[in-house]
Amino acid sequence: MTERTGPAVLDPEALWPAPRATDPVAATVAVPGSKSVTNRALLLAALAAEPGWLRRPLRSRDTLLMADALRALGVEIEETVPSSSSLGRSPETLGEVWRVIPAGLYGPATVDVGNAGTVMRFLPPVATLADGPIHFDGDPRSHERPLHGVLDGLRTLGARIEDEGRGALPLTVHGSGSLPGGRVTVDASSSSQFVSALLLSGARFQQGLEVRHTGDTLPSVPHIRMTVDMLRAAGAQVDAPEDGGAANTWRVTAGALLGRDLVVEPDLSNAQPFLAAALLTGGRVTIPDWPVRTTQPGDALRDILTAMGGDCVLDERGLTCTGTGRVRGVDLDLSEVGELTPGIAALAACADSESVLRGIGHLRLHETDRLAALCAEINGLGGDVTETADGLRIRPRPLHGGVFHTYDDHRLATAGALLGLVVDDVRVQDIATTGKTLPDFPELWHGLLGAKA
Ligand SMILES: O=C(O)C1=C[C@@H](OP(=O)(O)O)[C@@H](O)[C@H](O)C1
Ligand SMILES: C=C(OP(=O)(O)O)C(=O)O
Repeated sequence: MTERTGPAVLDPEALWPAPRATDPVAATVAVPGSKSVTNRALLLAALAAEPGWLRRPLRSRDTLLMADALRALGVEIEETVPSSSSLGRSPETLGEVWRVIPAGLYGPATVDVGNAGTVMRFLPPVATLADGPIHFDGDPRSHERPLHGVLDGLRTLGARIEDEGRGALPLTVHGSGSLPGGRVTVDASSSSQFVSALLLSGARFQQGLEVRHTGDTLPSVPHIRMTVDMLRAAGAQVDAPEDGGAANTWRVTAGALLGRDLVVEPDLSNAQPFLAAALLTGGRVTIPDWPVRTTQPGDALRDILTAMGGDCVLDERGLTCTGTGRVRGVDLDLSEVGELTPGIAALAACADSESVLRGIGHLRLHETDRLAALCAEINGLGGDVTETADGLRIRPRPLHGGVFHTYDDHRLATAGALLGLVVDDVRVQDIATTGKTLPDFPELWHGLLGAKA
């Protein structure tokens, strides 16, 4: 068994010369595990009545923050890589295994949420179940990201939370070891994570939970389905709107959760830049282990990349996307798959016609204001991108080199790398910010370009 450490901290001002593709790419890229699945699995395992296992979890800033936070509350998490000799296969094939041993949750403790939406939103409900005060803080951006739905919801359900009226971080949850639970309404139009956060801990509330979303729009619905799916797999009884329940209403019955032995799927949203590279360069990229059935929103890439002129085939090898080098402009509602926007915007900037991306106003409150950042950075390379009320209008223009700033946003960084494939002299500032969900990105990207058919 080998202990592993987290990613190194690098210079945020450093400029990374994005490699230019001289030939069509032709590669198979094994993408690490899903951030959203890993962090839900860690949390559910920590709340279970027995130990559980995560196989091939994502090791990245967001997931290490989640693991460290749960450890701070008393949960034991053992990180191991199986030895190749005992199993006759390479550790790379088998991946890492994390064993989660639940324990009584207690404070005082301090949780660093970084800029991870899944940590800042999913953990305050867990903290209400701890005995003692749990203080939450994170990166400066975490103070600006909306949290009110979770905090107001928890207060209605019986929690005591001190946030000096900010409705945001930093804050302290005064856990009393249990929460009454019951019914609550939440406006989750700024983040689906409000609903997921309450549901994930809901089975451990004394009366369970009923949460009803009251806002006009609800982004990232597949991520709520992922929450429901994973809760059910952990033995929870959940009623959801898509199963004939009331609109915008979810119910979790109080009860114990089972420990699971779960293999984490590859992160399909992190597969996006590699697949998009096939479209841009007229090449071919295969992502192995693409799940046949999944709640990950990234599965929509099959349709999106097809609409943009690619050919996508899902078979026993995984998902293979082939491009012609010509990208088609699109008019798309991305509300269900908002996290794919930066990569789609980069593709659209190189398309043969205008694109309109809709339903993504909530991206102004993501890692950075993604709509403003994409306009500034693509336009800085000679592009023509404008913000609309709920998205972006992208008119393709000949692009030139320059610095692509990333604003501590992993998906801005991968969007810059994509443009660098077809534009000379693009330098991506702080490529290390990809460590939020994909610390190996620079190596994988160079591997993509160096691979032989
Ligand atoms: O629940 C999740 O794992 C996520 C939900 C989405 O958040 P929003 O609903 O805030 O967009 C998504 O963008 C984020 O990357 C991950
Ligand atoms: C929006 C994202 O992350 P978070 O979980 O921090 O909200 C994202 O990964 O694109």
